[in-house]
Amino acid sequence: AFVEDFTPIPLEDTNLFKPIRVGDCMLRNRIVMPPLTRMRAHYPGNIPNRFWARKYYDQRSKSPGTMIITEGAFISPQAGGYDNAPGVWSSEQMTEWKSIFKKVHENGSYIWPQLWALGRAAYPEVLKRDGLRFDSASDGIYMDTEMESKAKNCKNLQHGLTKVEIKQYIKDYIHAAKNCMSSGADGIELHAANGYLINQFIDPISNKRKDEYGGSIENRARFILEIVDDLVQEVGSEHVGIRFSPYGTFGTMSGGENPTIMAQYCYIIGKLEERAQKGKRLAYIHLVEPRVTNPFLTEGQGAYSEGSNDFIYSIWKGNIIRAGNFALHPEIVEELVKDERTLIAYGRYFISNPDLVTRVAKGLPLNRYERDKFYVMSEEGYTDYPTYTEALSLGWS
Ligand SMILES: COC(=O)/C=C(\C#N)c1ccc(F)cc1
Repeated sequence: AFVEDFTPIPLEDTNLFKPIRVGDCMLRNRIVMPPLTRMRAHYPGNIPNRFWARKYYDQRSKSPGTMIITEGAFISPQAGGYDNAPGVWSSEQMTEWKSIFKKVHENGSYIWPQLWALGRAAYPEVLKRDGLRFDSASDGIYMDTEMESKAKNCKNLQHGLTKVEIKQYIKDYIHAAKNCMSSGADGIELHAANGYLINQFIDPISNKRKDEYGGSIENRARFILEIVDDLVQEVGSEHVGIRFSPYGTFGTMSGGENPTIMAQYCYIIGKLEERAQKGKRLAYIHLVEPRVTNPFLTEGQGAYSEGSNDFIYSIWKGNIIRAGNFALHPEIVEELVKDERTLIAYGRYFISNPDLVTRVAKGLPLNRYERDKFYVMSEEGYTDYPTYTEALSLGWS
């Protein structure tokens, strides 16, 4: 069925359909498919789904010159902790990713894997089963009481990383990025959002460290900036993007209620712009909008209305991807893309509309999504959403 009480607006005559260069990619539109976890990877091995994943990414990359960021992919077993999310550390995983990347390129589109490390959002019992630690920035500051009791029951207490372990994570990010680039990816996105490991170092709510990785704005930025510097050294700044959710509360992050949290993001983004002005400009900075503080909430719920990401434009002078319930707000998109370096990510409605690019261009009705099929091991709710013409022939209205 189509989304009701929603008036689409054709955006094909706006900047949204003006070409833009991101890294080495000549995009023909500024619509981006953002990282969308779908929990369909094979266990064991965290291998992208051999039967469905290539079809899923093929369907969503048909409009040539479109940028796709993959679902989050673990950089190593220690960075994981969800059995049905994929990784990018092993040759079996990269075999599947190579066929996905090849298909997206055949469609004339581009694909950027998102490098993911869970930290305290992982399932401690899953890590325990595999002889792995339950990591975060600090000991014992659990995401919630449920996670705390799970960690205690399985005797895998949350562990604040040592400096040696921090260096190992940085090596794992490099290994993962090299795997992706040598497998044909167009670049990689560093996941620093949504309450996962890097976010756990950035946010004072989860980082109570007493060493040089905690205790001040500069120190909490150290981990992400060390990863960025080593990644840029290894794969080139034009092949690195980064995602932040400054207002996010998902994973028990501070969000906008903490009056000093924007100072933290100003500092990090300022240091990225300093690097950019010395010739190491990242391909883009990707931001989750305050309209979405928790991706599990339905559109309109949980928005933080007291702030915006606009301040970032006065610091960062490169490309900015903005994500957060834009499909239902074409009038806002029309305004935002008047800025020449803005791209718009459409998440949940790219799940349910394989031909989203065409629908946004023409102002066509959108397929509703089925949230209860977002994270299940089924082809239903993954590759079976119809294009607009297919929907009409199915009698959808
Ligand atoms: C991959 O990047 C993410 O931020 C992933 C999630 C979020 N938010 C996510 C979504 C659904 C799940 F079941 C687990 C994580």
